[in-house]
Amino acid sequence: MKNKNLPNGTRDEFGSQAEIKETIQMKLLTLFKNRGFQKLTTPALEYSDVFEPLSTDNYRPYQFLDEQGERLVLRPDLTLPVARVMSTTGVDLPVKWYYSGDVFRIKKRLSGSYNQTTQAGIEIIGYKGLKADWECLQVALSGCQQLQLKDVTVELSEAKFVDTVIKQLDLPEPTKASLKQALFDKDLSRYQSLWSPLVGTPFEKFLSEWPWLFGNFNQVIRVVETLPRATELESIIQDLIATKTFINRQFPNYQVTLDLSIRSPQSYYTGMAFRGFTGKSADYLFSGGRYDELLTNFQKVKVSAVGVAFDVDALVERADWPVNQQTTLIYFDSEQWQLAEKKLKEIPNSTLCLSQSLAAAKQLADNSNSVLLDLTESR
Ligand SMILES: N[C@@H](Cc1c[nH]c[nH+]1)C(=O)O
Repeated sequence: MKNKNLPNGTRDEFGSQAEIKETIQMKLLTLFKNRGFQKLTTPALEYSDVFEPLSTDNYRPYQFLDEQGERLVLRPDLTLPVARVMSTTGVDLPVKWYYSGDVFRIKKRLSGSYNQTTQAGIEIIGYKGLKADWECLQVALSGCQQLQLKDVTVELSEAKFVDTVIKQLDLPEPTKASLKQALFDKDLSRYQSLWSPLVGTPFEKFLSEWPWLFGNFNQVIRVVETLPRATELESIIQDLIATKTFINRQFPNYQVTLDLSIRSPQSYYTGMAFRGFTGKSADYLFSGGRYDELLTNFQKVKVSAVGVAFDVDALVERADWPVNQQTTLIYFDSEQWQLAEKKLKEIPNSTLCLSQSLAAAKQLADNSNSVLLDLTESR
């Protein structure tokens, strides 16, 4: 074999890390199942059309051609396949799905992040109201609680907010588009020059602070409240405030922040979006949001939907669990297999020692810091 290296951004997983990952995944899947969600599995390979609504700003998909020359991709997202399933299978609505699997995203070289990562998530399809968004938050934060994560911050955002504000501004359409771009890119000098014609209007205070409109929830809302009243904006603010109150009531130990100056975490979100962080790390633990238009890409009827997915690898990194518990090695003669089997059941964290001699078993026990139980001794 010529090339024993792994492709860029991939890795092997083994030992305690792999075990922690399995435990975390199992805990999450049990949580989803116990709340009445149904399992959905989709293939890792899909036609690239399925992912058309996905913006490729941050990552690109792996692409192939099938034998008919159709473009295939390794799925870069697990929500879009759910939308495809909904449009092709005629499943009755409403429905609550759960899933876990790997997503493949070619990230920028030297970004230090992996291109194959594991997600576990839920999608709630067919409910319009805030209750479905809150169920996603409840599940996400219960998951964090079960994994004993402390210091969790939920960052709320709203996909419609930026367009709702920009729509109200008395600026030419091309300037509005450039203003939005400059805001997202945090290109401050360009941003300032683009909104300068509105100095002296009721929008001045808000526009002067918009690029910094993230962080403390109440402070951000106070700035938003300086904007001229508009019904659409009112309902966005009311929903955000109600959601913050919900999280504070259900999870008093977790923080809630608000970011109204970012690009929506996914191009297909149409409403509230939420991400969970812990400590100072910039990697999120979970990410989700409402996507009421996505299914119209696959079918004519509009269907309301909201979901959230954990980044299982990020959870593994944060998990502060004891590893390397001491194991017991059970050494036995092959005729003693039944007795060995009995001991294996009785002794927690034990494993059969398959060495052919006691000397080899002793060495293995020394090397692996295990206790040796020698069943041949009593014969
Ligand atoms: N698929 C989204 C997360 C999500 C699940 N449901 C809704 N959003 C992501 O990978 O960021």
